[in-house]
Amino acid sequence: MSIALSRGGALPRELPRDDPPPPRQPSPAEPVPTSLRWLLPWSLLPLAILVPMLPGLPAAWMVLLCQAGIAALVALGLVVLTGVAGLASFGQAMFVGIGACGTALATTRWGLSPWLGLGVALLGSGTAAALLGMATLRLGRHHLALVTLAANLAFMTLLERQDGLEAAGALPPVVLLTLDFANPWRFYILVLAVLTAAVAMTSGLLRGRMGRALHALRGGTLAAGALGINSFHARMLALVYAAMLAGLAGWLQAHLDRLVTPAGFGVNASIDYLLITVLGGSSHIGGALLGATLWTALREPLLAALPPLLGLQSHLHLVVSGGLLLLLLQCAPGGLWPLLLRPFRRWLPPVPAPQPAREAPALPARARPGAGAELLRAVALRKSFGGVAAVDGVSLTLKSGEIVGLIGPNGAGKTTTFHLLSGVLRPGSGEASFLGRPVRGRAPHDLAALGLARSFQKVHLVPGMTVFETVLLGTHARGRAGVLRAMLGLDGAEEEALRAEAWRQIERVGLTPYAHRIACDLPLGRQRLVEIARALCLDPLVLLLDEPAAGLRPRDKAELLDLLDDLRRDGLGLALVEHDMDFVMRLTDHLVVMNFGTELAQGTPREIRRNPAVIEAYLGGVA
Ligand SMILES: Nc1ncnc2c1ncn2[C@@H]1O[C@H](COP(=O)(O)OP(=O)(O)OP(=O)(O)O)[C@@H](O)[C@H]1O
Repeated sequence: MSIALSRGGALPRELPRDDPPPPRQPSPAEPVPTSLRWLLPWSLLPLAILVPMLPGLPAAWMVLLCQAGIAALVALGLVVLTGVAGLASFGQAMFVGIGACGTALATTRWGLSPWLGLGVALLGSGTAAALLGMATLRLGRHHLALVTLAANLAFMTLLERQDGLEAAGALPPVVLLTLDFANPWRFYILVLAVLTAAVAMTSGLLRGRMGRALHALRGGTLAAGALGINSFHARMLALVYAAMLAGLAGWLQAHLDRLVTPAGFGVNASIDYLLITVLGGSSHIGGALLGATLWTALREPLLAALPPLLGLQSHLHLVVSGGLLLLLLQCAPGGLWPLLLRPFRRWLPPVPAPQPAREAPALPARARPGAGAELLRAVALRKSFGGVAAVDGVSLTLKSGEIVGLIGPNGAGKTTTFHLLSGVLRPGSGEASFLGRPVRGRAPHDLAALGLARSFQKVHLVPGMTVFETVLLGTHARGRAGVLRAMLGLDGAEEEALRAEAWRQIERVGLTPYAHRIACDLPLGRQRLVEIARALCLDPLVLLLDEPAAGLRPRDKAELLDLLDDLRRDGLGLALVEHDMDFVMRLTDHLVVMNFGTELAQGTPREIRRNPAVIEAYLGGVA
C-alpha cells in the first residue's frame, strides 16, 4: 500500500464550482415531487359532485358510487401504510369488518346512535391494529403481512359463527339533525363528505412532520433513526391510521347496506383492496380514488368474464384478482395515476423558488457547551460478531471544536465503532457516553434528538425525493407538531420554520442550485453533501461522518474540507472515518489508528505520521 502521509499543497482560496444547472424542466419519466402530488386529487372533486346530477341515473349506480368512495377510504389507508411507510397488510378487510361489526353492535344491541357507533368502529379497528402492531412491528417488515393475513382468517372464522346482524334493515340509517342518509343519493353526499375530509387529513398528515417520518422509512430504519425518527412509532402510526380509515369504511358500508354480512370482510376482499391501491398507484392519494373507482366499475364484469375465459370455475375470485395484481405489478408498477398525470404535468404549479433563509423565522438553537468541552467519550469498547472481534478495546474522546479521525485498513472496526457510539449496536463490554449520559440503553433516535448526528458509508437517500425534501427530513427532531395538528393543518408556523432551516443548511453546503433535483440522481459527492445538510438540520453537537470523501473528485473534496473546517469553528465535535490520508492529515486534530479491531495508536497527525508501529503495520513501511 503506498499512501503518502505528507501534507498536500496549499489549496487555492477560491475553488472553481460547477456552473449552476439550468432551470429545472421536469421530464415525463421523472417522478412528480412529493410536495406537489397532494394537490392533484382535488381535481377529481368537481367530477365527483357533478356525476350524481346526471339525469336519470339509476339507484344501483349511486350504490356503486358509494361503494367506490368506501373502497377509496380503505385504499387511502393503504397508500399511507404500503405506498409511503412500505408495510404490507393482507388483512385490511378485517378492519373494515371490525368497523362494521362495531357500529352494528353499538346500534342494534346497545341501542346507541350511529354516530356513537362510529366511535366504536374507530376505536375497535384502531385498537386491533395497535395490538397487531405491538406484536409484529419490532420484528421486521414481513411479519405484519403474515400476521394480518392470519388475523383476517381468524376474524372470518369468528364472524361466521355469529348471527343476528344479517336481517335486512337491522341497522338504523345515519341521521344528521333532521337529514337522514337513507337513500343512495343522500348516502353518497355522506360518503363524499367523509372521503373529502379523509383526503384532506391524509394530505395534511403526509405533508407534515410525521408524514415525512413515514417517507423517511423508505430510506431504511438505520438512516431514519439517525434523523431522530422512532421507526416503531412511525410504523405504528401508519398501521393504526390505515386501520381506522378501514374501520370508517366499515361504518359507512354497514349503514349503506343497513346490515352486516361476513362476505365483504374476508381475505378475498383484502386482496381486492391491495389490487385497488396498486392499480391506482400505491404512493398517490389520487391513485386510491382512481383505483377504487375503476375496480368498483370493472370488478363484476371482469369476475364474470375472466374465469370462463381462463377455463376457471366462477368462484375462483382470488385466482383472478391475484393474477391481475401480478400483471399490474409487471406492467405498471407505479400504478395508473402517474400515467394519467403525465400529459397534465405542464399544468402543475411551478416548483417553489428557494426561500432566502435569512428572511424566514429561525428555530431555537441547542445550547452549546464551551470550546474544548468533552462531548463524546468511549472507554475500552468491545464488540464481537461470532468469533470475530470487530472492536477490541477502543477508547477515544471528542471535544467541542475538535475533529478526530478514525483510520485503519478495511475491516479494522471503524464503522462498528461508529455504530457503538451512535447506539446502533450495543457494546459487549466497555462504555460510551454522550454529553456525560451513557449511550448504552439509548436508541439511535434518542441520541440523535440529543444532538448526535451521523452519516453512513453508503449513502441512505429516499428514492424519488428532491434535495430539499431530503434535507427537510433532518428537521424531524426540531419540530413538535403531532399527527392531529398536521391533519387539521394547524402546523403552518412550525412547518415554515422547519423549511427555513432546511434551506439554511442547503445554502450552507452549497446545494441551493440543486435543491429541486432528485437527490439520488446527483453525483455521489453531492449526495454526500445532501446527507451532511440533512444531518446538520438536527442542530447537532457531534457529527460522525463515515467516509465522507469517498468517491469525491478533488475539488469536491476541497469544498468538503472547507465545510468541515467551518463546522469545527462553529464548535461542533466531528469524528470521521476516512481512507484518504491527505484529507485526514489536513483536517484532523487527533487520530485513532485501528487494526483488526484493536487500537494501534492515538495522537496528533504529526505524531501518527512518525509512529513506527503505524508505519509498519498500517502503511507497510511506506511513509
Ligand atoms: N453485522 C456484522 N456481522 C458480522 N460481522 C460483522 C458485522 N459488521 C461488521 N462485521 C465484521 O467486523 C469487522 C469490522 O468491520 P467494520 O465494518 O467495522 O470495519 P471497517 O474498518 O469500517 O472497514 P471498512 O473500512 O471496509 O468500512 C469486519 O471483519 C467485518 O466483517
